[in-house]
Amino acid sequence: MADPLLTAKGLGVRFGSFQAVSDLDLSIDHGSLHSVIGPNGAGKTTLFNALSGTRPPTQGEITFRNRPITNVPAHRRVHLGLSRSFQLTNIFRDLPVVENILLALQAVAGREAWTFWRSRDPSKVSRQRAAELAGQVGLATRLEARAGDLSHGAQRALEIAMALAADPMLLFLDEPLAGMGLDDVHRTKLLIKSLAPQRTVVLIEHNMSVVLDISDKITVLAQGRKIAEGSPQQIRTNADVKSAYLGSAA
Ligand SMILES: Nc1ncnc2c1ncn2[C@@H]1O[C@H](COP(=O)(O)OP(=O)(O)OP(=O)(O)O)[C@@H](O)[C@H]1O
Repeated sequence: MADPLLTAKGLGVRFGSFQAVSDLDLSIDHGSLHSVIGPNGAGKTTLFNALSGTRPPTQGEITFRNRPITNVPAHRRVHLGLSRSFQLTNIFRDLPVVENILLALQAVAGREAWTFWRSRDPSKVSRQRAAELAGQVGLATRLEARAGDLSHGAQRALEIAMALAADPMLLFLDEPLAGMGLDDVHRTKLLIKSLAPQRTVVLIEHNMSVVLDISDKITVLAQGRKIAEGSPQQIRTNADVKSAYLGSAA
C-alpha cells in the first residue's frame, strides 16, 4: 500500500494550561476525502491550524510526502503542495471574480513564475488559468461579477477557486458549507466531491449528512482527542460518536 500523503503522530496543541488537541495520530491517504468532525470546541480548527502551519503544535510530528514539516511555516507548506481555503475575509468584495482569482494566482506564483509568465504574455496566460479555475467551481459565467454581489454559496466557491490557485496536492476546507442555503449546499457538496481523487481533501464540516455522504474516511474528535475513525458506515453506527454528540447537545 502507498505511504499516506500526510501523517501526524502524537500531535498536541496547548494554549497555556489548556490542552486543545492531545496525543493525536492521523493518517491522510492520497486522493482521499477525509473529514474531521466533532462537537463544538472538540479541537478541529486547532488541528487544522497545526496541520496547515498557522499554529505550530506544542507536541508531536507532522510529515507530508514522507518529509517532516512540523516546523515549516504556512507559506512554505503552500509551496510543498498544501493549501487551505481562504476565509471570506480574503475575498476583495469590490473586485470582479476573475481579479480575485488572479490575485490568488499572483500570491502563490511569486517572482519566478511571474518572470515565466512575463515572457509569454502574463495577462493572457494567467487570465486563462483564472477562468479555468472559475469554471471548476461553477463560476464560469460570473467572471466579471463583483465578488460582493455573489450569493454566499458562490462566494465560498470563489474561496475554493482561490485555494485551488496554488494547485495543491492536499486542500484543507474549513466548514465550507457554513451559512449556506439548501441549493448552495448541494452545489458545494458536488464541487467538494469532484476535487478528489485528483486532489486529497481534508474537510471540517458540521453538516453531518454531507460528511456521511461524500467522505472516504472520517475522524471524530471530542475534547481534543480522537474517539473514532473509519468509513461513514462505521461512524454512523459508532456508540462513542453518538454519545459524544448527545453529550454536547445536552
Ligand atoms: N487561541 C486560543 N487560545 C485559547 N484557547 C483556544 C484558542 N483557540 C481555541 N481555543 C480553545 O480550544 C478548544 C478547541 O477549539 P477549536 O476552535 O479548535 O474547536 P472546534 O472543534 O473547531 O470547534 P467549533 O466546531 O466550534 O469550531 C476550545 O475550547 C477553544 O476555546
